[in-house]
Amino acid sequence: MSVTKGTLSAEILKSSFLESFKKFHPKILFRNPVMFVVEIGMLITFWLTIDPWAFSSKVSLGHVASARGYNLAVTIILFFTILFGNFAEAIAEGRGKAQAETLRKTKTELIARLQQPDGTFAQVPASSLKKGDIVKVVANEIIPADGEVLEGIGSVDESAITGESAPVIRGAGGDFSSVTGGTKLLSDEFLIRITVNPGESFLDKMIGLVEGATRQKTPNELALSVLLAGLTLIFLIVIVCLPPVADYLGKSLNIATLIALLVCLIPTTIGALLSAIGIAGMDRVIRFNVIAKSGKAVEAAGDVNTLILDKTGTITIGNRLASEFIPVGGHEEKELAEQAVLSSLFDETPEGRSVVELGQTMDIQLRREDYVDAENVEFSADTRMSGLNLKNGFIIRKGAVDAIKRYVQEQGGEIPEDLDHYTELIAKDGGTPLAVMVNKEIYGLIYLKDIVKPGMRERFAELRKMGIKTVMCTGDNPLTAATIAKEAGVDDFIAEAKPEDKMQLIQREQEQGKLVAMSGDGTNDAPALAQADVGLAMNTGTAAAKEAGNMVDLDSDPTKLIEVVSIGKQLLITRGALTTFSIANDVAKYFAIIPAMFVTMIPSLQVLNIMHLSSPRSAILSALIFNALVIPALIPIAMRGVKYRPMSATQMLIRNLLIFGVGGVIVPFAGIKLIDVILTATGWFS
Ligand SMILES: Nc1ncnc2c1ncn2[C@@H]1O[C@H](COP(=O)(O)OP(=O)(O)OP(=O)(O)O)[C@@H](O)[C@H]1O
Ligand SMILES: [K+]
Ligand SMILES: [Mg+2]
Repeated sequence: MSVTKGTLSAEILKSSFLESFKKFHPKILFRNPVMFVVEIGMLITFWLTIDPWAFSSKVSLGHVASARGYNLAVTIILFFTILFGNFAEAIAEGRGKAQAETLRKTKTELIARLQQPDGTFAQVPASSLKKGDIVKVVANEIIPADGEVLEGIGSVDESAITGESAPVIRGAGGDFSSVTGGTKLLSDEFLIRITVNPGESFLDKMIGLVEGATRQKTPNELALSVLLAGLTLIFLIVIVCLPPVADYLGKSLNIATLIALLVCLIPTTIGALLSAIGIAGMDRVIRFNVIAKSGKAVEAAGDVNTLILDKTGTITIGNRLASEFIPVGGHEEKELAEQAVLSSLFDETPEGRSVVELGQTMDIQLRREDYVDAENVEFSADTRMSGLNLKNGFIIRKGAVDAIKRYVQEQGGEIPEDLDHYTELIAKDGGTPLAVMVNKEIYGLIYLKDIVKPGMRERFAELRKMGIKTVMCTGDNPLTAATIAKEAGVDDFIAEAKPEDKMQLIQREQEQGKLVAMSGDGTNDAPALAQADVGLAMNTGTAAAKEAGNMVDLDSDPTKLIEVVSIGKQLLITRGALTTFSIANDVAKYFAIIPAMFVTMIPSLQVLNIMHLSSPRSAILSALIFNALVIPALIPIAMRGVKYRPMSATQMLIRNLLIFGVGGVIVPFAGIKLIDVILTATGWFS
C-alpha cells in the first residue's frame, strides 16, 4: 500500500477513457478556454451538418450532400481533438486517484484511549480526537491520529504511508518524536499528544494532494493560461473579421472551414496538455516519496538558485561517533574519559551515546552516588553544549570548543595552551572536536568522527552545472566545516551557525532576488523551512518542521532536494518545450490552410502552397486531423517529462528551441502531407 508504486494499469486507462467523456461538460471545459472554443466550434459544425443553410442561403441544392459530408468530417475531427485533450488530463489524474483510493483504505475507524482530567483513560472513537488531546497507544495498535510522543520510545511500522517496510524508531524528545495516524506501533508504549484536528491529518492532506482535489493552477501555469487565452482571442477576432472582407470581395467563406482554420491556429496542443503536464510533475514528486503541499513548491524547486544544506546527516553520513579522547592541560586520558562519560550519561543524542560506548571500552568506573541525583542539561543547538549539574555543585559540560571556551572564560577560568593545537588537528581531519569541562577547567577533547557520504562531490558538481549554488550551514567549527566543505565540493559554507543564522542566510539570498531551497527536520529548523521558497521537511522530523515546510520527504533523506530540484526543472522545461512545439506547429499549418482558403480569391497566394496538397478541402482536413493527432502523440512526453540534463539555462533554451521549435515547424509539413496523400488515395476528399 504505497504511494510510490503507481503504474498505468488497464484499470486506470479504462477509467480515464470514461472520464474523458465527462470532461466534455461545458462547465468543466470552460476552465480551459482554448478547448472551450474548440467545443463551441464543434457544436456549430454539428449544427451545419444537420442544417447546411443555418447561416447562409448560398449553399446550392446540388451541393447539400457534399457540404453535409464535409461539415460532419470537421465535426468528428473536432470531437476527437477535445477527446484527446480530455484523455491527457484524465490519464494524468488517474494515477493519483488510484493512490488516493489505496490510502483511503488505511483510514479505518479506530478506538483510542484518551487521557481524562483525572489521569485515567477512556475509550473514544479516533475520529473525535482533537489537537491537544493525550492518548495512550500500546504495541501492535494503530496510532489513532497525528501527534508527538510525550513518553516512551518504540519502533513504528510506517509502511501504510511511506511504502517502506523497515520499522523506524520514534520516541519522546528530540527530532524523532512525530508520529502519523494510520501507522502501527510495533513495540513498547507511547503517550502521544495529538497535534491535529479531525479532517486535517497528514493522511487526509495526502489523499487530497494525490487526488488533486485541492489542485490549483501554479503562478507559472496561470501566466501561460492567460497567454494562451489571449492568443485564442486574437485569432478569434481575426477569423470573425474574415467573412465581411470576403463579402466585400464578392466571395463567401465556408463556415466549417473558418472554424477549422481557427482551431488550427489557436494553441490547442499546449492547451490540451497544459494541466496534464502540471499533474504529471506533481505525480513524479509523489512517486519519489515526497509530498509537495502545492504545485507552486514544485515549480519553485525548478527555479532554485541556492541550496542550503546542513552538514551532519546531509552531507556527512551523520552518525558522528566518538573515536578518541585527547587530554589537554596536563590531564590524564582516563580522567578525561571519566568526565566525558559522566557528561554524556543522560545525553540521548547519537553523539552522547557514542561517548558512553567509547568509555565502556576503556573500563571506566563511575560512582553511582556522583550522578544519581544530578540535573541533566540537554544538548541544544543554541548553546551547543550538554552535560550535568552534580549534587555536590560540580558543573560538567561538553560541547563545541568555542562555546566551552567562552563559558570557561566567562567564569574566569584558564584555557590550556595545547587545546587549540589538538582542536586544529581534529578539525583539519574533518572531525568534530568536543571540549570537556569540569568547573571552568578544560580536561580535553572528544574526537567525533564523521565521513562525507559517497558520491556527494559528483552531486554538487551536477548542481553547479544546473547553475545552483550550494551552501553548507553547520553548527560545527570553521576548520571542520572548511575541511568537509572542501571534501564534499560545496560552493560555500557557514560555520558555528545557530538556528537563526540559517534563516538570516536564506533572507539575505532572497533579498538578492534568489530562490532558496533547504531541508531540515528540527523544531529549530522550522523558521528557516518556512522562510525558504522550497522547504523540504523530513517525515521523521518534528510536527513544527513538517508544518513549516512546503514539502515532506517520506523517506527522510535530506539529499533528496537534489532530485526535487531536477523534477521541478523538468516540469518547467517540459511545459516550455511543448509550448514551443505547439506554437511552431501552428505556424506550419498556415501554409496548408491559408492558400487552400483564399486561392480562389487571390490567385497569387498560390506561392504559399509549398506543400502541394491535392485539394483545398483535403488540405484543410489534413491540417485539422494532424492538429488532433499531435495531442495523443505528445501525451507520453507530457507524462514522462522532457529529460533534464544539467546545463545552464541559456544552453537549455538553445537546445530546446532547436529540437522543439525547428522540429515543431518541420514535423507538421511531413505529417500534413502524409495525411493528404492517404486521404487522396482513399478518395474521400479529392
Ligand atoms: N550531544 C552533544 N553534546 C554537546 N555538544 C554537541 C552535541 N552534539 C553536537 N554538539 C556540538 O554542537 C555543535 C552544533 O550542533 P548542531 O547539531 O546544531 O550542528 P551540527 O550537527 O554541527 O551541524 P549541522 O547543522 O550540519 O547538523 C556541533 O558542531 C558540536 O560541536
Ligand atoms: K492548433
Ligand atoms: Mg545537527
